Amino acid sequence: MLGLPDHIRAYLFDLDGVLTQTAKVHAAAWKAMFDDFLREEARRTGDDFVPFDPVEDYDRYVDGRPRLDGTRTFLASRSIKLPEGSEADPPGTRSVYGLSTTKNDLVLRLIREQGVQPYPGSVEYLHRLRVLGLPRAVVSSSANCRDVLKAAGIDGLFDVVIDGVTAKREGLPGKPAPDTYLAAAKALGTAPEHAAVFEDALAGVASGRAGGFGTVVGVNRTGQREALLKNGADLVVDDLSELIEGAAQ
Ligand SMILES: O=P(O)(O)OC[C@H]1O[C@@H](O)[C@H](O)[C@@H](O)[C@@H]1O
Repeated sequence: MLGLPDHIRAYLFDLDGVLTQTAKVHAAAWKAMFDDFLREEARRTGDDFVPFDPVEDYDRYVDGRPRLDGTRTFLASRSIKLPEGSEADPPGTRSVYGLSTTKNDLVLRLIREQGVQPYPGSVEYLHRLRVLGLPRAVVSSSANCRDVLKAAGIDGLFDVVIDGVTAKREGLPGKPAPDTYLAAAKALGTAPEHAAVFEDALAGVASGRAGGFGTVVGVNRTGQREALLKNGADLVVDDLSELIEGAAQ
């Protein structure tokens, strides 16, 4: 249905970069936070300052993963060990929680200042699914998911939302593990092989593949078609409008 094989009966969407233009907001916030931190580390250790690459580092270590995992995975890529700290750590604390809180404060500020724009092709696709009575879920690692859906004006379009808050409450491992997508399929009463996953992140398509989903649609917003296919996408589109055009033929 709608550009996908007939056995697909449920539609599971990542949020940032698939439905809303917020992947770039996250990438900018990660870069600002890590560059401050890395500059300070270089001063402390006398090593060279090597900035966070908002494309390479973001795609490989951060994109799609829950916030704390993103911080941990990037630090590990630079062989930097920090204390975990705790939720009470104020922004600026030299700990995994402290850096993550700094990054979240930046994201929230950028979202407040710039608002949230949905991708028109995604909104159109969602409306068509709704008209056809096909079940839809959002599956996001973000703890800010519900606020972002609301700010984008698309919060009423889903039967189920599994986000960073749900995952924490229910102890679900984050992407690239398949658990959050599996929870969404279950909540919609659909077997994974009859559900499609829509993802722009490498960790996200990997979770679609790991969960045995019927189709994993890679959404290529940043020129990473090959990497999406390699990590788990069955097909790749630049925008969801391509699936609507395909369906109309
Ligand atoms: O920090 P949040 O809003 O809980 O989001 C966690 C992650 O959510 C993902 O959707 C984004 O791709 C990541 O960049 C982001 O870090």
